[in-house]
Amino acid sequence: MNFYKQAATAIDHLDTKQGSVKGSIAAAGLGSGANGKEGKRVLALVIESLKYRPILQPLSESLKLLDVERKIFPQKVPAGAPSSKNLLLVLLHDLLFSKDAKIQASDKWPPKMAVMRHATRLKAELVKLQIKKGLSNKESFEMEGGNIAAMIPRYVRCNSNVVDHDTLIQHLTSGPRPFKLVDTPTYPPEPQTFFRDPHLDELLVFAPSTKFDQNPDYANGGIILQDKASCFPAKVLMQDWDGEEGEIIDGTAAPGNKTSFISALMGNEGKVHAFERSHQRFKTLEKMLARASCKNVAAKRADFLESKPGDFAKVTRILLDPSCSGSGIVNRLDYLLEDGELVASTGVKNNTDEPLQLAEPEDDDVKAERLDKLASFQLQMIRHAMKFPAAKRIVYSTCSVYKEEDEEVVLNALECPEARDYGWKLAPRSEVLPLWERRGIAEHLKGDQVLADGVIRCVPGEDHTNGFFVSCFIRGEAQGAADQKRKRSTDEEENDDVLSNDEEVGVAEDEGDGPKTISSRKQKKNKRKKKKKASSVTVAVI
Ligand SMILES: C[S@@+](CC[C@H](N)C(=O)[O-])C[C@H]1O[C@@H](n2cnc3c(N)ncnc32)[C@H](O)[C@@H]1O
Repeated sequence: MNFYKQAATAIDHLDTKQGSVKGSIAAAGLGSGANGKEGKRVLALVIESLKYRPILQPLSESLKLLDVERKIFPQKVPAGAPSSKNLLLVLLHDLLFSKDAKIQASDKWPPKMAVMRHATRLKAELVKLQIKKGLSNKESFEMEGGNIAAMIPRYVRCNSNVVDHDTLIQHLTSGPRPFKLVDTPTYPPEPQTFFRDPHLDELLVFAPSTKFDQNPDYANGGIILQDKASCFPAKVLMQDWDGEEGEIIDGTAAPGNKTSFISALMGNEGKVHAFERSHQRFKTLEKMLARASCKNVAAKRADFLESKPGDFAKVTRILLDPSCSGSGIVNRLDYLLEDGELVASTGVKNNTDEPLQLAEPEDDDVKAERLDKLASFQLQMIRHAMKFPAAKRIVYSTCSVYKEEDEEVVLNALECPEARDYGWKLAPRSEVLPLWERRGIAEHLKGDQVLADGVIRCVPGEDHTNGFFVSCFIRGEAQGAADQKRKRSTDEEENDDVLSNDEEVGVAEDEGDGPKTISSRKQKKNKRKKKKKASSVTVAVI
């Protein structure tokens, strides 16, 4: 199968929601997958064609190309062949939007001949459309049609493990194609300009289509392409870090963008324990950490829920950015590329370990069930983190905009027994990027405006980022295990209802120094009851 047929087959695969982008590349007959040379080439064509599909498809329809050339692009294609619609799409992309404005195939290949018969008209129609829309160049079509994704700036995080901020700016503003550093933020930034992010010192903000794949600082890990919102959790976690306090856990680390930011915020010193459960994603994590020159990260392929809190007595801060629905991610097309190694032309990380599919409406019941499962897993992660004996700060984040995974998880976490036993509460706004205007939604937090102010939301299309949510749990003093046990047994005497609630939620057994599990607490309660019964019997006998 040739290159165009492979790309069209991959798009068919994505259109019919048959699986992940990697699966789509495999379906296109590329044995080496998306990481091989051919795979990368096909993947790039798939993404670029999808970006311009809102222009290319109507253009082709206005010229009735599928109809006029139906012999070459039949409605019904033989089994295993790509659909005519998507074959035409990728060919039109290369003719009208590729660098060389050429279809890279033999002039005698019938599909190319068919498209070339209409090339002059197609180009003329595109110019007309460009003028009508007042666009300065045809690449601006990418921004058309309320394409929120294409309006999100390209955020460059300066990785201080490799290069310092001033040196990076000096590199960027010199060389053969220098960028111009401007003082005033404008959204989206003008091409070939950039400005300092108004909220995060480590970030520089560029025009959305800026490419860094040829940039030497990108190649050596000095530049990390990371959506602004995705930088918030590490920043909140590491607020007022003095280097002496203790160690850090990143409970859900791959692909490692937040881990490497934490590492840099620690000056590449101290220790970060990075957990990643998935075998495949762990490999990506290792590569990303090496590329970002993280020397203070101990990565483990392990399930955070199975970690024993008592084994991490020095850990004072924990980041949890668990799997979520990814409903906040709008630049789905760039996101197709974001898979560890393939980050060159992307601005946002892959923030879900779900197989990647093009967004399509989901049945309400299916969605509710999926969110329910995700939310209980997310809560379980927070409850586990709350048991770490020296922990005093837990940051919980998602790239979801659904209340079920955001405020409601926070509320449930605040009401869980671990929060009560260990004295966890929500950090106030002053500790959670106070200058970020958009906060949580009080309505989802039982109307509590103070709680809502303590968390952060990002809304795609309005905040120049993907959709995101960040919260931070704190406790004043890390209490000793003995204190906690004493407190717990007092509470147990007082509150039977909480135990039955715990049963419903279900917490994993833990054999560490943290609080005893619900089942062992229940056993204790039963023992106490038996003891009481026994003593009353004894009294009666006497
Ligand atoms: C949303 S992604 C994390 C993204 C990462 N924080 C970053 O910024 O690059 C969630 C990750 O957590 C991992 N994960 C989910 N449950 C886990 C668990 N119980 N223990 C460890 N890793 C887990 C998933 O495999 C996935 O790689």
